[in-house]
Amino acid sequence: MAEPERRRLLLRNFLSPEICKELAFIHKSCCTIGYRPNVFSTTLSHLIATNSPHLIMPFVPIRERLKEKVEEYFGCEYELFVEFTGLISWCKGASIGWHSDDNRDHLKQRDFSAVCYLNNYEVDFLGGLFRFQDGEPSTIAPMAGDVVIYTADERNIHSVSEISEGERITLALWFSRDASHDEDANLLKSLSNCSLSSPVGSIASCFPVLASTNMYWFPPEEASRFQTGFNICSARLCTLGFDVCFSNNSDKESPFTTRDSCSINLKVLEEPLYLTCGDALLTREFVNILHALQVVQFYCWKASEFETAESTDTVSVPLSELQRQKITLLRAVLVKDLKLAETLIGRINSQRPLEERFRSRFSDVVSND
Ligand SMILES: O=C(O)CCC(=O)C(=O)O
Ligand SMILES: [Fe+2]
Repeated sequence: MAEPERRRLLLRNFLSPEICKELAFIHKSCCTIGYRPNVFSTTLSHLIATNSPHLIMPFVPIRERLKEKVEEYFGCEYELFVEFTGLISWCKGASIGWHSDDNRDHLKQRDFSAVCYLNNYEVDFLGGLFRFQDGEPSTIAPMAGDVVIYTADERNIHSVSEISEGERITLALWFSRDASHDEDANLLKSLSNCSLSSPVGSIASCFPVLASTNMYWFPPEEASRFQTGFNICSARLCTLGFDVCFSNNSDKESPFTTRDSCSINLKVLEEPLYLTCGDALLTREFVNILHALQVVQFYCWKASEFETAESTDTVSVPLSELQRQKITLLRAVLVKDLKLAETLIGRINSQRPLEERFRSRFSDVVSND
């Protein structure tokens, strides 16, 4: 008897909890506006473009393992190429109706799909169930480490139900048998440009560089006016209990004097800054807001390890009244709607900022690295 046709497979615990957390850290440090409403994304080309190519490393073995698994399970007699790799987070209000992944002319090269779940249904988010229109498994409740692989054609019509709370994070990959759609060729090209643009070994070559301001503004339709919504980097810092304070404007006018100048002056996010936390200014300077966000997110990722480390001298100073005023003004410009930010990217179960102990330990860690 002929074997039943293979069209999909759910792989439980394909990724370790550690790698899931690492990928979630990368996404929360680097993401920009995504391709659908209430979705944020981090592509590999974006990591290169923002001078963070080292963050591609964790993806390399996963892509290889998954490609081999797909080739083996679907009995491919040809080599597959990775067509796209990206971290995607689906926030409150995001969903996708019934579709197949090759359902547009420009997507016909997609032969197989893989969706890796990086956090947990009912713990990190509510809603966001994956469903196949027919056959088994019919419903998948995402759990960190699980991966679903399926053919990208109409044999796998699927949907994702609306996320009602929290941030659902995935790593999505598509595979093609068409070598002209090999993502690696483009990535290598951008990588070689990137390594040529800053002198090897220079300190500047280590720090992230922001993409265009518009890519960090939510909702994207507000990105030309910046009158409602939030800057993603500032909002992520705010929801963790941090504000920003710029280094070089202490004796100048605030960069945000009129509403109309906001779009131009958001360039200030590319300048050196300090983090503030409650009444304290942490004395470690960051080269730009992306650098600050990456360090804070790194700390959140590794917090449990730092918890046991010996505390060192305190490294924060009290805020002056002028700094306090500037921080309030900056927050009003960069995060116009903190409630919206907390709903979309804040933590489910606990909307409170980080605790005092966490904050002071964080300041020890960032000032001694
Ligand atoms: O995140 C998921 O579970 C699936 C996403 C999806 O169907 C897509 O991006 O095409
Ligand atoms: Fe899909």
